Amino acid sequence: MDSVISLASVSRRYPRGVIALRDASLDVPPGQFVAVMGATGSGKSTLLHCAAGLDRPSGGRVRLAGHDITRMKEARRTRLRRDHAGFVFQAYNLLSELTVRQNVELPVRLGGPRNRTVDEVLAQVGLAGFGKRPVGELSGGQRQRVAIARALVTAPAAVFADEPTGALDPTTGARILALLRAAADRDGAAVLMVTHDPVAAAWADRLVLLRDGVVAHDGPVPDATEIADRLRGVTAVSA
Ligand SMILES: Nc1ncnc2c1ncn2[C@@H]1O[C@H](COP(=O)(O)OP(=O)(O)OP(=O)(O)O)[C@@H](O)[C@H]1O
Repeated sequence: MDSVISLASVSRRYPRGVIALRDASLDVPPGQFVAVMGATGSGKSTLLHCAAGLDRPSGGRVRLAGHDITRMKEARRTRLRRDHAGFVFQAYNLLSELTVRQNVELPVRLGGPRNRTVDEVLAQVGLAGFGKRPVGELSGGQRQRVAIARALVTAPAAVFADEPTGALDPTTGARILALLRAAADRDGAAVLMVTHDPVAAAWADRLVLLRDGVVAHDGPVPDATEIADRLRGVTAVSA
């Protein structure tokens, strides 16, 4: 089956000569959960932003859900993201004065496809009955589950997560990772997650390690201890 997320020789240069990503290639098929790790500044967020169409590469080609978004105009890219991508970021990006239901419905109100009902996705993340609660009253873990429900309401082909468990305790974090795992296994989404945490990465199928903007490793996920060892390897070389 065709990849949902596809980067071919992607590079990203910032002004003043910083090369955040060099010749990075990555193809993620439906139902695969990929963890991206690497030292601070190694290019993880840049890779995720380029893959999701939030940033434009300086070179190479990016496809999302079968569409070449490399040079697509911003308005079309926005529509494509809305229709095919879900986002779960560390800072939740929820509107705290709105209710849980209003937050989850947001992508649909902005014109995204109503592929699943709000009740269905709230039940999936364990928040059935929370619809009327203002998001501002919820705990961090509950907010992140609202963010996941919002990401899944359009049944996106791709889910992008940037440090989704960074602000959570291990037990709450595990619950979030199980939901991302289910998005791949149950819903068939391609999931791309940036994390610093080897325990979080161990939930994925595949591990990509970045070193100075280069893909230094791409393979099946070993256990958390071996991930930590490999990470020390790439971090030590770049330090
Ligand atoms: N808007 C920007 N302008 C200039 N340089 C940038 C910009 N964004 C990122 N960079 C640089 O690009 C490199 C990669 O940054 P990126 O945020 O992708 O790394 P990261 O691995 O996600 O880091 P972290 O783990 O700290 O979030 C860094 O050297 C960073 O300073």
